Amino acid sequence: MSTSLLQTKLNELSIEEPKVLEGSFPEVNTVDLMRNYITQELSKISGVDESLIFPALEWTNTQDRGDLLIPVPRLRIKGANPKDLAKEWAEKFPCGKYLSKVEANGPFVQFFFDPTFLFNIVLPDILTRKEDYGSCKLVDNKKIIIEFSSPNIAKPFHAGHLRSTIIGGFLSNLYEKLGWNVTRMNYLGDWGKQFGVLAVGFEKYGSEEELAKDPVHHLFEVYVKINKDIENEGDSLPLEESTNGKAREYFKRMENGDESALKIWKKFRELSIEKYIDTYARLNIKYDIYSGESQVSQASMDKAIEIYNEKGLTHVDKGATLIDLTKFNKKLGKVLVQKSDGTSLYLTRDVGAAMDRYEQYHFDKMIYVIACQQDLHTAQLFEILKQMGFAWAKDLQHINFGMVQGMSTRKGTVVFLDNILEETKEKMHEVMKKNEVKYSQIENPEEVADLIGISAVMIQDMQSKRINNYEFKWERMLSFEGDTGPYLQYAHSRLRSVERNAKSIPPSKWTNADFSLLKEDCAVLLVRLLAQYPDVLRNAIKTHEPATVVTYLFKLTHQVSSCYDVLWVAGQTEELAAARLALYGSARQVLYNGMRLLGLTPVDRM
Ligand SMILES: NC(=[NH2+])NCCC[C@H](N)C(=O)O
Repeated sequence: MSTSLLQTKLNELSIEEPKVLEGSFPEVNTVDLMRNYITQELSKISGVDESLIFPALEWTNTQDRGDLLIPVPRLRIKGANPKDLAKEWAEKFPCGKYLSKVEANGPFVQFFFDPTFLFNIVLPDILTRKEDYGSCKLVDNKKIIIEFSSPNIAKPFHAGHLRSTIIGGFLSNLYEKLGWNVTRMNYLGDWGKQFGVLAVGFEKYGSEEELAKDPVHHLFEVYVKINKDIENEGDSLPLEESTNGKAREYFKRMENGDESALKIWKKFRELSIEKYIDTYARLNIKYDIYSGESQVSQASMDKAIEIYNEKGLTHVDKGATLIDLTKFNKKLGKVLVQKSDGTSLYLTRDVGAAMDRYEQYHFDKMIYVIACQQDLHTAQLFEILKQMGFAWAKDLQHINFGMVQGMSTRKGTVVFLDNILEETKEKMHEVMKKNEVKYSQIENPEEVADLIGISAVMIQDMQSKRINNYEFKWERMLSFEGDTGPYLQYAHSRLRSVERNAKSIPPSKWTNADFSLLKEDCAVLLVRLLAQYPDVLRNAIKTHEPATVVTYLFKLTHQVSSCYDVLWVAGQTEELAAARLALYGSARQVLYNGMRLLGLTPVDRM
């Protein structure tokens, strides 16, 4: 709702709008509107400054404690007993049309939003803004780079890459929704000695045809075979004749920019990217940039060495160049920044890459979504950039996550995201077939199985705090009951079916329904949850936890399901049916928005 729309709506209801406080977005967030109202009125009663009250308003853990509360001690009023103050203020507080109840509970004052107000403001807001509900322009003209997934060409796509993909995809959507200009970046592992190995392997085992058909798998096959050869050779051959020696030679030519050596590598890279694009699309992810270790400019890496020397950061030990980071932080240790043969390293390339990116994008913030196994690497990288004197080093953030145990497919190895997604789809399809009646009604079972399977994998991943490890459990994950991805999909498709069954009352009639007909407790609890959604996103961008959104969606779907027994649509008067449809339709929209934000494709039937 634009400001004017909100004002019109408030005028219609003869309600005065409270002053808009800094950091609040009442036109797109009803909870903010409430914060402004409560702050203004509480300031009048208590004499406490608005700037202290506004940030002290907290969410409640459970709805029986109201929608917002204020712990009186947070206002630091000298000499007064918080419990007495809470009681006094609660008694005096003017509820107006905004609130239904203000209660003291020990040192807390608990505020309950007025249901009529919520029905009249929140439902039309959701129904008119639709997919936009929840979004907010928190920042103006700010750029963020989010680097995520970043698999290695010719090597397996492991669980760490999967988690990075899922979490990074979510964070990108979230930042975008909250007004940031987001650049999604994939930093491929596409450089290093192993590409010499791969090139030599391709001469021996490669097939152009296979490469064109399925580059990701074929390169992996070649890589496995040639590595077997290396293992079998051991030290039996003189270096020049050995596979290892040839590979090293090859990679040296690549590093020196030899066109003929680079040609085949380029092809590996390009074909792999083509394939990645399709696979990521299944997860609703589209990258703005496929960068990679190979793309780091030599100029930046040279420049980095120059700065190290200038700042006296390095020392040389047995021909290798090191930085002793313990001077700045004991835990960071000493790191190698240049090998004796002068070839670049993973860390050096990361330093150069960050410099290149700043140069090119002038980002306001950059996030790296990488497994916690690389906590040390990332901390070293950030410290080095800071010591080099880059002011933007403070704008870098590592979003990490724990491990996944037991993720393997039927064939054993996970080669690429495709394998995981294919296997999930097959398993989901089997689960669906067990319910013959329902299964026969689905027009496109394969597609539905794919989407629900993907939801299963993604929700399992985003359900608890990022840092927790979890075990990949097929049965649990694919279940339609309990808090799973399929359950969310089921909840969405059921809401769709409520809409389908009431075709005679189209959405155009919902917005202007008579909301005074919504009286039941379950309806009130539901609209209170719907009002929270914009705040949930704002909280999530602070925690960078997808679980913040997932937990909310489960609360929401549970509340919807407890409405079904009470709030019938079929067989009701048109007025009542329209009001209830507005409520269900709004819940459906918010569920849809939340699922999309997480990266899922909500299904209409299943
Ligand atoms: N800027 C970075 N280092 N990003 C993470 C890259 C992950 C790396 N390709 C790996 O698979 O381990």
